[in-house]
Amino acid sequence: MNKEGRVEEEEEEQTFEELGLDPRLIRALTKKTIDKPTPIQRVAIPLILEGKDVVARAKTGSGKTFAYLLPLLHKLFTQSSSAKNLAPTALILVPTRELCQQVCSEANSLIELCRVQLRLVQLTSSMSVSELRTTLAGPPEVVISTPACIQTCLSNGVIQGQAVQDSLSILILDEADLLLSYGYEDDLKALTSHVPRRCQCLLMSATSSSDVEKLKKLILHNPYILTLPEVGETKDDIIPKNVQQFYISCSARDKLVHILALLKLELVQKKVLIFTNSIDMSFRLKLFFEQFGIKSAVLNAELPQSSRLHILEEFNAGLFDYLIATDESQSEGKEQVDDQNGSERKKSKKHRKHKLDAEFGVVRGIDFKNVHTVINYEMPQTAAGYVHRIGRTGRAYNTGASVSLVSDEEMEIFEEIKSLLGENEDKVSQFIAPFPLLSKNAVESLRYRAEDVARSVTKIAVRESRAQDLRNEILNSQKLKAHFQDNPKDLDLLKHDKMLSKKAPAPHLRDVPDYLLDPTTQEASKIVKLARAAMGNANPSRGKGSKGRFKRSRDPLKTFSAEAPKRAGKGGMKRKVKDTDNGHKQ
Ligand SMILES: Nc1ncnc2c1ncn2[C@@H]1O[C@H](COP(=O)(O)OP(=O)(O)OP(=O)(O)O)[C@@H](O)[C@H]1O
Repeated sequence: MNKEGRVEEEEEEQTFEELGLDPRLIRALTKKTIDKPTPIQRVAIPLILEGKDVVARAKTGSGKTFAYLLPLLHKLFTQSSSAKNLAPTALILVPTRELCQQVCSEANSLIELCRVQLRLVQLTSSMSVSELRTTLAGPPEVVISTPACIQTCLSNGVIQGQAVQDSLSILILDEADLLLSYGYEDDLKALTSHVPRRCQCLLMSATSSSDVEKLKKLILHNPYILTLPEVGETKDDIIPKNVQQFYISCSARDKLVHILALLKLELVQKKVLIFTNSIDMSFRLKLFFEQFGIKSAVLNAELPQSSRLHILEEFNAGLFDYLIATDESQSEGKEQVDDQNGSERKKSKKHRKHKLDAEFGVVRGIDFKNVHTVINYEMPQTAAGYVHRIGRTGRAYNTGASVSLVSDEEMEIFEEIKSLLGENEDKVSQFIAPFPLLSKNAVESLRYRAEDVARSVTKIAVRESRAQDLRNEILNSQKLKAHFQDNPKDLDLLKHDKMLSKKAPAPHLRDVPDYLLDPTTQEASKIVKLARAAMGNANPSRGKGSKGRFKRSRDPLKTFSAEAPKRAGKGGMKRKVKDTDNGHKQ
C-alpha cells in the first residue's frame, strides 16, 4: 500500500484472524457478535500492528474505535511490560468526557473478555490532583483522557515529562478534528514536547479539516493516510448508505403535531434520538410527550456529568426508547428560534456559559447503541452538524433512518444540507426524500389533541420542569457517584425518563382511538411493526437483533406510500417515485 490510500468499502471480505490479531481478542469479538472487520479496520489494523503512524479518516459510525483499540491491545498483550515504567505505555486523547467514558468501557470490556491483566484508567477533569495521583499510581498501561487533564497532571508533577519520554510508546488522538476546536491546542503542544520520536502516533477523525492537518504536523512522522469517503471529500457517500433520510415540510408551529403522529402512530422505528437546538425546546417536547403517555429523557450540557453518563448507559441498555438531545454547538448561546411563535430570542452567552459543560459532546463520537431513527425536530445550524446527527444511527453494519422536520425558516439550511448531499436535484432526491408514511389525514386526526396539549405546555411549565430536572439530576449524580463505586454494573438505580409534568396525563390521550385513524395510517403503523419484527428488532429495548441486516423488501419505508398505497401496488414507493420527477432511490 502506498502512503496515501483511499479505503474501498467493497473490498473483498477479510476476517479478524487474517489481520493478525491475538486469538484472545478474536474470541472476545466473537462474544460481542462482531465477526468481520469494517473497511477502515481492515486497512488500519495491519498498519498499526506493524508500528506505522496512521491518520485514519472515515465517516461516523465506521468502527474507528476498534480500528485502534484492537491493535493497541494486541500489542500490550504480547509485549513484555517494563517494570521500570514510570508513566503509561499508551495514551488515548479524546475531546470530551463522554468519549473518555465510552472508549474506556469499550476497552475494558474487551480486556475483561480476554481475561488479561492490564490496567486501563480514565482521567476526568473533576478529579483532584491527589485523585489523579492515586489513579496514575502503578502506573497503568493505558490512560484515556482529555488533553486538559494530561496537562493538569504534567503541570502538577503527577506525571513527569521525563517519564513520558521514557515510557510512552503509543499516542492516539481520537476525534482529532475536534481536539483543537475544543480549545486543547496549548495542552497538546505542552504534551508533544515530551512525546519521544520513537512513539507510534495515530490520529482518528471523521472529517478532514485544517485542524487535522495542524495536528498531523504537530505530532505525526510521515504517517500512512487512510481515507474513507467523508465530509468534503465526495458528495456521494457522506452519510452511510444504510441510513435512509427523509424530511417533512411543515410550519414551525405544526412540528409538535407531526412528531406526535410519528411517535404515537408508531410510524418510525425505535429507539429514537430526537435533536433540538435548545434545552428549553427539549423540555417542551418532553412535557408534551408526557401528556400522551410517551416516556422520554433529555440529554444536554447542563446536566451533571455522572447523570449524562448514566442517561447514555440507560438509553444504550434500552431502558427507554426516546431520548431528546440538545447538541453542544447548538446550545452555545447563539440566537435561537422559538417554534411557538417563530420569534427569535437571544440567549445571553455569559449567562449560559457558566452552566454548560465545555467538555460535553452529544453529537460527535458518542456511540448511541441501536438507534434506529434520528429525528431532527429542529434543523441543525450547519450542514456538518446534520451529518454528525444522522451519524448516530446506521452505525457499523446496522440500518437506520432519519426524519427531518423542516419549517420555512429552516429552508436555507436545508438547501445547504441538500447541496452537501448531491450536486443536482436528481442526485439529492436519491439521498433525501419526503417521508412516505405520514398522511395529511393522520396529522389532522391528531391536531386538536396536540394543539390542546401544546397550549398547556407553557414557558413557565418548561422553565419549572427544567429547574426540577436539574435538581433531580444533581441529587441523582451524588447518589450515582456513591452507588457506582460499589455497583459499577447496576444501571437500574435511577430513572431519567420520569415525569416532570405536575399534571398526570389524561387517560384518553394515552391511546389513539381507531376512529381517529384512517386505514392508510393503520396499515403503515402495522407494517412498521412487522418490519421491526422481521428485521429482528421487535424488542430493541432488550438490545436484541441490533445487527439485523437490512432487508430492503421488508422495509416499509422502501415499499409503502401513505399517499397512494393502491397506485403504488407491489413495487410501492419504487413505482410511485418513478412517477415523480425527483426519482428517489427507493
Ligand atoms: N467490525 C465491526 N462489526 C460490527 N460492529 C462494529 C464493528 N466495529 C465496530 N462496531 C460497532 O460499531 C459502532 C460504531 O463504532 P465507532 O464508535 O468506533 O464508530 P466511529 O467510526 O468512531 O464513529 P464516530 O466518528 O461517530 O465516533 C460501535 O457500536 C461498535 O461497537
